[in-house]
Amino acid sequence: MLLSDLLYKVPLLATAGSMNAEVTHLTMDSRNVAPGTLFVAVRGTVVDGHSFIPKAIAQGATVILCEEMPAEAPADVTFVQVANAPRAMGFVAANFYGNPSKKIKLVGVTGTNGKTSVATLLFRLFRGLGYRCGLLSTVQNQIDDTVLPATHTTPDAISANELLVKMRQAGCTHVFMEVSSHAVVQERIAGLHFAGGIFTNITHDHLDFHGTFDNYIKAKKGFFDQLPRSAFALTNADDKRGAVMLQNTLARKESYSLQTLGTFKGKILSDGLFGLEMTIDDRQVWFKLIGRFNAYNLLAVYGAAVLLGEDEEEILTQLSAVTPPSGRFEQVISADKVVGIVDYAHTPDALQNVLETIQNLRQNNEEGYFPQIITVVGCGGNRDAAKRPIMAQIATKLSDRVILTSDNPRFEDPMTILEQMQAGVSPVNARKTRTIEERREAIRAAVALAKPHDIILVAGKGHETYQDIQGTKHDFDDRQVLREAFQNR
Ligand SMILES: CC(=O)N[C@H]1[C@@H](OP(=O)(O)OP(=O)(O)OC[C@H]2O[C@@H](n3ccc(=O)[nH]c3=O)[C@H](O)[C@@H]2O)O[C@H](CO)[C@@H](O)[C@@H]1O[C@H](C)C(=O)N[C@@H](C)C(=O)N[C@H](CCC(=O)O)C(=O)O
Ligand SMILES: Nc1ncnc2c1ncn2[C@@H]1O[C@H](COP(=O)(O)OP(=O)(O)OP(=O)(O)O)[C@@H](O)[C@H]1O
Ligand SMILES: N[C@H](CCC[C@H](N)C(=O)O)C(=O)O
Ligand SMILES: [Mg+2]
Repeated sequence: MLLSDLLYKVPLLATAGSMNAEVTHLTMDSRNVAPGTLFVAVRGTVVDGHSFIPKAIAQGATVILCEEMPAEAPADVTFVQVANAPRAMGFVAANFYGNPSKKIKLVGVTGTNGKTSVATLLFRLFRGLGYRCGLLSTVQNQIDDTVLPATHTTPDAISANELLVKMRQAGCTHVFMEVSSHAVVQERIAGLHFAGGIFTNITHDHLDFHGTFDNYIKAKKGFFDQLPRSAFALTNADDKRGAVMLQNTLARKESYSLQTLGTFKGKILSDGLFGLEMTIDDRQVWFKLIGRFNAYNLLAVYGAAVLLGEDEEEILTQLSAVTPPSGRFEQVISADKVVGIVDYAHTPDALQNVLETIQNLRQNNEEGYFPQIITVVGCGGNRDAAKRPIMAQIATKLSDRVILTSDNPRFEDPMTILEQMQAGVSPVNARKTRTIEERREAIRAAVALAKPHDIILVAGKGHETYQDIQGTKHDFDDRQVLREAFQNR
């Protein structure tokens, strides 16, 4: 494709070299440069992509998109200077791939918790309604029936456009994607045309990356600020920041709620281990999902489907059959009826919600035994350290026994993370708390502590099938470890 066509709608600061250069490939990683490549120099959190420009040229890059022109530039390479290289890359990628997002209905979901849940429920609902669909999520990417691994919650702009083209080719009419706050700040969604945006909620997370809670809010809001007039912006009216998200959007403002007034209003009638009974728009429906937080997710999904033009009754009929994504309140039950729950709660709010849901669900069983809650939880390394003591405090406050353990220590010392968690445990709660660094041993210890009907919550990893230690991903699946521990009981 001609460089001049790729730069359509991209504000330029300066150029050097031919605008007729032919580009056959795009990348922001010098390690993937081949002859004919346009290399984008991105200033990262670890290194500055500008330092790889000579390497990219040596490997045959024909165009360099950068924020800073080099002192010396070879004549046969074109340099394009822009103010924001990742943002420009979003538009270049969209042009390169023929703007696939304009040819499908693309709906983005943002918020601290519930993105995967809402995007996956929408994907499953719309397939139930008879459409071919695409999904871009933390757990996996999916092109109708074809499952592809996901490395990020939100892919970079090049990968996203590439996937959208494949989705179009497979006949997909709707695509549901998670929009993480990292993706907004790093401009991974620049150049994408959204038909709608959904906000779930915002609570404490990722302060390591955003610095302050205000910056984190601004990042999420940035998604709605970018929505076109033709899109809908659907927010959670019960969230303190729900209205703020839509303050400056051009999109049509809509909301959902359980407590306050919203366009789409729901009410929980009952909430048990087998699901939720709710009224939505005065229709009474059973859903297979558990917990009050999922009532919000279901309302968001219902509202979005209505805004996409689907029939209310049809939506609810299909939605009542939809199952939650992998690793979200997933139950593994032992032969002697210990209830294991594997859940991806990795933020204070999610952990609190899941534990409160479990507290509400437990009741005296037939023998009059009141089940105990045993929680196994850890916090990820090289991620927000401020949430560590808070999560330990929540776990110990809302459980009868707690085992603190590792969850993807990455490049940090696991015991340092655990000490930071322990700092949140009060002296009274310390008596019911143990620390077992090795996650497999921690789960086994929880199983050994449990009596029939007790509930073991294994939180933080959900669908993940690895433990990331020093950059190596070791096989590890909470569900499998729990199942094995139950078998050896
Ligand atoms: C903190 C963060 O978001 N990092 C992302 C970022 O990496 P970075 O800023 O560290 O990049 P860098 O290593 O400094 O490199 C800068 C540039 O030089 C390039 N480079 C680097 C080396 C080289 O030899 N040649 C070269 O060209 C890199 O390709 C890059 O373009 O840009 C990379 C390329 O797109 C991402 O893969 C990487 O995600 C890392 C792996 C990551 O863990 N990200 C997490 C935090 C993340 O994004 N999570 C959110 C979900 C969060 C949530 O809501 O829960 C997500 O959307 O997945
Ligand atoms: N609407 C919600 N409000 C609060 N907590 C929720 C909600 N939905 C899900 N959760 C909790 O958060 C956990 C993560 O849910 P989910 O994977 O849907 O969130 P996410 O936003 O995609 O997370 P990530 O940022 O890692 O991509 C769930 O396992 C559950 O414990
Ligand atoms: N999207 C989140 C996932 C956290 C999952 C948890 N298991 C961890 O590794 O901290 C993140 O990248 O921060
Ligand atoms: Mg997710």
